[in-house]
Amino acid sequence: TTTLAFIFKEGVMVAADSRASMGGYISSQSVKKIIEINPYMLGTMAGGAADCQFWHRNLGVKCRRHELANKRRISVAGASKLLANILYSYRGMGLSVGTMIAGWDETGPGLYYVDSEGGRLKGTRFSVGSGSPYAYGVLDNGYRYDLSVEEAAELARRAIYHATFRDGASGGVASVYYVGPNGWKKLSGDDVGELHYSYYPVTPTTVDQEM
Ligand SMILES: C#CCCCC(=O)N[C@@H](Cc1ccccc1)C(=O)N[C@@H](CC(C)C)B(O)O
Repeated sequence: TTTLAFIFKEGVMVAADSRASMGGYISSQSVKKIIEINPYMLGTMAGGAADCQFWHRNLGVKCRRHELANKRRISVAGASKLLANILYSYRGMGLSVGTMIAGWDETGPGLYYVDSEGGRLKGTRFSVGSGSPYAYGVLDNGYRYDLSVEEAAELARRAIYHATFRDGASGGVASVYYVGPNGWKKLSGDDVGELHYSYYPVTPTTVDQEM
């Protein structure tokens, strides 16, 4: 898996691939790794497929209960704390979850990294999953706080693409979501095979040089 998210002038950009694997076997090319917790908050999934799906659904229920009890949406900090605490309570029992909680609340754009070892970090730029070293290479090189939404989406897309090119556990479709003051919006979902040819158009000379 390769997932990433970063805060910039216009809000938060979130992106992920869609591959599930079991050793060298590719068990799925169509996993939704970006979870829509509520219209203003997204969660990303990396690690154990079942663990991520189960605990993100559990988080969604907890967030909805919070809204009903408090008549207001839960903050990004609050949602990430709920997830971190429940994962910590299962520490040492073999869960494998590496996730980011991204959203827009009263404090503006928010981004947290949370994992099943009990880690919880507030930050402005993360990449999580087996392809994250490759994604960081592209992301850290292209990141600027004052990117436009289009430039930020393209940076996120490229970072996922290059990670799927080099990481065998990443692939399928590169999905990109933007979270702004009015909530999240899915910007794109491109098969990385097609993205490849948009970055490396085939020309007569390419044919000779293509590996
Ligand atoms: C048994 C088994 C594994 C079932 C599928 C399964 O969870 N694959 C995992 C990799 C993994 C993890 C832990 C034990 C083995 C295999 C996987 O593809 N994770 C991706 C994200 C999830 C949300 C799809 B990514 O992190 O690569």
